Amino acid sequence: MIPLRVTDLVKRFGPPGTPAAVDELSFTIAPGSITALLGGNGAGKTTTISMLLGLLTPTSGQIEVLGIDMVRNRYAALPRLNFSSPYVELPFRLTVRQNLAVYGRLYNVPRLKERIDEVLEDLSLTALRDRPLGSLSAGQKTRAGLAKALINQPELLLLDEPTASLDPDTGDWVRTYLAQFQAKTGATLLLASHNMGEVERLADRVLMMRAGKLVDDDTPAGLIARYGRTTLEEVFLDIARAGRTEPA
Ligand SMILES: Nc1ncnc2c1ncn2[C@@H]1O[C@H](COP(=O)(O)OP(=O)(O)OP(=O)(O)O)[C@@H](O)[C@H]1O
Repeated sequence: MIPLRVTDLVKRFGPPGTPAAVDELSFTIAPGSITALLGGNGAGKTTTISMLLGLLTPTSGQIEVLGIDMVRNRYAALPRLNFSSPYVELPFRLTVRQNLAVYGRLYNVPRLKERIDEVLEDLSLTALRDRPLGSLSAGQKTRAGLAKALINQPELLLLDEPTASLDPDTGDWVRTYLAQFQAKTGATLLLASHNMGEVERLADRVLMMRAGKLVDDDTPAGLIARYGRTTLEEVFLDIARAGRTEPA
């Protein structure tokens, strides 16, 4: 089953005629792949992910998640996906364990107590389980956010900037964890990132966006070879600058 298929997706925040934040976007993601959604500030990554999660209604176009029409029937798809973003705060007065219990109930997770213990252990959070979320460091909060994202064992995991604001060591821990999680479960991952090293290491495919449109689509190595560069960062700059008129 195709985990994600996007067809002619458009999101326009202003009236008809204003530029679209996401403009005729189409792509399909293979099962068990790790795909990176890249683009400069304002390219449309977060708007795209918000539509994939059913948080924003598309102006037009189709989104199929695990074979389910996300626009018409998102409640059938939501239990099988999850997401994490450093920009979405979890309730900060609740402890780590209480947070996982709330989200676990929302997702109707079976054997919830055991599942919570499992993700706490997996993400090295057991010692922090009774601490209010608001008292955790940025790195610990990121791990708690990932625990929330994994509570329902999602088949499709969407990640917005999974290592933003983390020190290199914690960032590396999260990347290693995500790669192992994918290998162990066979889940499909889509991540938006500004960290090109992270994308080179984790992703087997890159979707490059600019001004709401898909402007390139290849493996990291394929992009580097095609642009005659040595790193993905250089390719990113080539693509971003090709369309630049002013900073977004
Ligand atoms: N709620 C909104 N109302 C109006 N315009 C919006 C809204 N959300 C996003 N936009 C606009 O849509 C465009 C795409 O924004 P989006 O946040 O999707 O980009 P992004 O690629 O995630 O950028 P960044 O890397 O800076 O997070 C931008 O021009 C932004 O100003």
